[in-house]
This record gives sequence, C-alpha cells and structure tokens, in this order.
Amino acid sequence: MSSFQPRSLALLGSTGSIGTQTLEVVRAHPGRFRVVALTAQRSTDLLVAQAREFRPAVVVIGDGTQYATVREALANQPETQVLTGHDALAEVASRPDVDVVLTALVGYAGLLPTVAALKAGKTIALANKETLVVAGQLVTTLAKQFGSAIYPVDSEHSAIFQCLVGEAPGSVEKIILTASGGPFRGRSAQELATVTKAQALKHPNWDMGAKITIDSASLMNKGLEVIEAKWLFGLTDEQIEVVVHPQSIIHSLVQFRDGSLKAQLGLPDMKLPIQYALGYPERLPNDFPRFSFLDYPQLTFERPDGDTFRNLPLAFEAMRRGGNAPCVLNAANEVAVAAFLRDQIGFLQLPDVVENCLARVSYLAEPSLDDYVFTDAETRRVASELVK
Ligand SMILES: NC(=O)C1=CN([C@@H]2O[C@H](COP(=O)(O)OP(=O)(O)OC[C@H]3O[C@@H](n4cnc5c(N)ncnc54)[C@H](OP(=O)(O)O)[C@@H]3O)[C@@H](O)[C@H]2O)C=CC1
Ligand SMILES: CC(=O)[C@@H](O)[C@H](O)COP(=O)(O)O
Ligand SMILES: [Mn+2]
Repeated sequence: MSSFQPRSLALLGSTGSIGTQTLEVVRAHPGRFRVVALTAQRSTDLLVAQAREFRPAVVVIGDGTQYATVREALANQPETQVLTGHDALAEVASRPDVDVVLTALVGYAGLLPTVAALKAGKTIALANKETLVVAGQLVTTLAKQFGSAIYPVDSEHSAIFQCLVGEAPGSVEKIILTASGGPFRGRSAQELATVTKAQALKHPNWDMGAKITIDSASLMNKGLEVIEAKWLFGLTDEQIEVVVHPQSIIHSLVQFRDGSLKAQLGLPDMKLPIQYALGYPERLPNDFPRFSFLDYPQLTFERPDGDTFRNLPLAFEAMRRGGNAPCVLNAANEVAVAAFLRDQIGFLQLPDVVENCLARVSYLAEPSLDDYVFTDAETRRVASELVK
C-alpha cells in the first residue's frame, strides 16, 4: 500500500511548457498534490484560468501592469491572494504551507526564488537549469546547509537520478548525457549561416518553450545541462560526456566503476520526469503513453560536432574555469537568444556573443550571491551592446 502523503506545491512558471505539464500531472493524481501557488510573467488569461481550476492560496503575476486585471478577474475568489513585484516569487517559494517548489520559470529569474526556497528548507523540483548553471556551488551549498533536497525535472538529469537510486556513493565512473542534436544536426557552419528562427523553433522530438528550443538547436542546452549535472550529482568535469542520440529515447546513462552501464528510457514526454520529481521516492502509477521498441527499431548515436556548434565547447570551458564564468555564459546566451528571436542576430552569432562576453566580463573565482547578481547585470550590459 502507498504511504504517500499529499504534497503542497508552489509552481513557479505555471503557464509555460513545464508548468502546464506539471498541472497535467497534478490532474492525473487527484488528492496527491495541492497547488498552493501559481506564477506567470505575463500570460494573464491562462494564469486566471489555472487559478479558477486549482484554487491556490496565492498567484503571482510578474508583469505589474497586469496586476489589476488578474485581481479583478479573481475578485470573486477571496481565498486566492494576488501578488506582483520584485520579491513576490521569493515570498511564495518560502511560504510555510509549501512543501515542494517546482521551478518551471525560464532563465536567470529562477535563481533568487530558489535561494529563498532553499533557505526556508523547501524541497526543490528543479526544471530551471539556469539556477545551477549560474550559481551551482552556492545553491548546492545552501541545500546542504538547510537540509533541502533538489530533485531534477530535466529529462536527462531525471534519467541519471533514476539510474543512481540504490547505488553506493563513489561508484560512478562517468555519466553520458544524451543530446538530440536539434533540428540542425549534421549541418555545416555555412548552412547554419542562413537558418531561420522558424526552423530553429522546430525541435525534432520535444515541444518546449522558445528559449530552451533555441538552446537545443545551438547545443547550448546540452552545455547548460553538463554544468547542471556537475552540481546535481557532485561530479568532476572529466566525469561528464555528451553523445548525440537523435531519437531522444535513451534519456541519459551512468557508467559505474565496474564498467556496467545503466540507462533510463522512455518516450520524449516531460510528464514522467515531472511526476518522478514530485512523487519521489515513490513511483506513482499513471496511464501516460508507453514506449515500444518495435516503434523505434533504430536507436543511433553520434559524436557531437563541437567545431560547428561552438556553444557546447564554450560551456565546457566555462565549467572548467568555474567562478562566475558559467554565470557570464548564461547571461550572454539569454541576451543572444532573445536577440535571435527578435531577428536581430543570425544563428551563428549566438556563440560569438557568448565567447565575447566570456572574454570581456571580469572573472571572479569565488562569487557571492551579490557577485552573481552583479555579473549577470554586467554581462547583459556587454551582450546588449554586441547584439545591437
Ligand atoms: N519545456 C521543457 O520540456 C523543458 C524545460 N526545461 C527548463 O524548464 C524551464 C522552463 O522551460 P519552459 O517551460 O520550456 O519555458 P516556457 O517559456 O514555456 O515557460 C516559462 C514560464 O516562466 C514564466 N516566466 C517567463 N519569464 C519570467 C520571468 N522573468 N520571471 C518569472 N517568470 C517568468 C512564463 O510566464 P508567461 O507565460 O507569463 O510568460 C512561463 O510561465 C527552463 O529553465 C527550461 O530550461 C527543462 C527541461 C525540459
Ligand atoms: C526535454 C528536455 O529535457 C530537454 O532539455 C531536451 O533534452 C532538449 O533536447 P536536446 O537539447 O537534447 O535537443
Ligand atoms: Mn533536458
């Protein structure tokens, strides 16, 4: 019999790809999860619809100009408080009635609410990989200090986490992160010079938000995931490898010191890793679609092309440098991706912006939280000049 106690969730970024799939998981398990907080940046209508369905104690709308609209729409729902403003996400993430904070918001904006949640001893279900890329050392130290667990939602890291259950600490030789290769796998730099935003937004296997989809196309997503894995699993830089696996069925692998390899497989569907993070250590039953080998007679593997997709080696380089270098990498990439999505720069300029910022922004070996905030702002300033 299940001993599962109902869990109260703060869902940061409830209107996005991970956010809406998290609510599908919640719907699939009535009575298991209570939604205490929902947050969005500007998707007012969807946030209001979600609030009407899940009746949370609080919603946050990041865009202050939408505050009155949300408040008015929920005027007949007095149990739901409406918040906006700089500290609202940190406030809801550290509420006493929250057990688990699922960080489904995109980008650097995930860092400060996650820090607040960790300090309040919350369990983190971490989708927002940028948090660990920007400040992995600080965030994992806080988790230890405050006794908070961080469970991965990212599919590759969920796969590794699942492979590690029951294994002795120190038994890992290396991990192998799988990468789809994105929509431009196999293309030359010359061909990449003319690819369009619409082409870059067509991921071969996953339906995701715009920022991560562009990151997948440029292999920056895999670079961010390499750094995320380092901190989540306490690995050395040399213990992390990437292999291209275009079908996205093997979500990642662990090789142990006796040479044995364990992998986690499944359809490309984020509901499973989301559910695993929310339900851990229990495997909750569900009727999500099942994988069949007969539908995928060929699972193939390739070496990543780091000469053409330069973001991947740049991320490895930032990880090796450490300090605030991954924070610079992340901020530069966020500015570059936003510029690409505005048709301000071409696809090949994405790594140019990152490389330039890594060269220009001052290096700090042991950054504090304030240093990360400063580095992020300074890098955005430098990167914004580069994409003009
Ligand atoms: N999508 C996926 O399958 C996967 C995603 N991830 C990671 O999960 C995170 C979310 O990705 P995804 O769901 O695709 O992203 P989306 O763009 O689909 O959703 C982002 C969410 O964050 C909100 N948001 C946007 N900007 C801000 C901000 N500045 N402050 C607060 N909230 C903000 C959005 O609100 P609004 O709708 O109002 O704009 C939305 O709710 C990313 O870190 C991504 O790397 C990891 C693995 C898989
Ligand atoms: C679903 C998920 O976890 C994404 O991060 C996905 O892995 C992106 O795919 P690629 O970066 O491998 O193209
Ligand atoms: Mn992933």
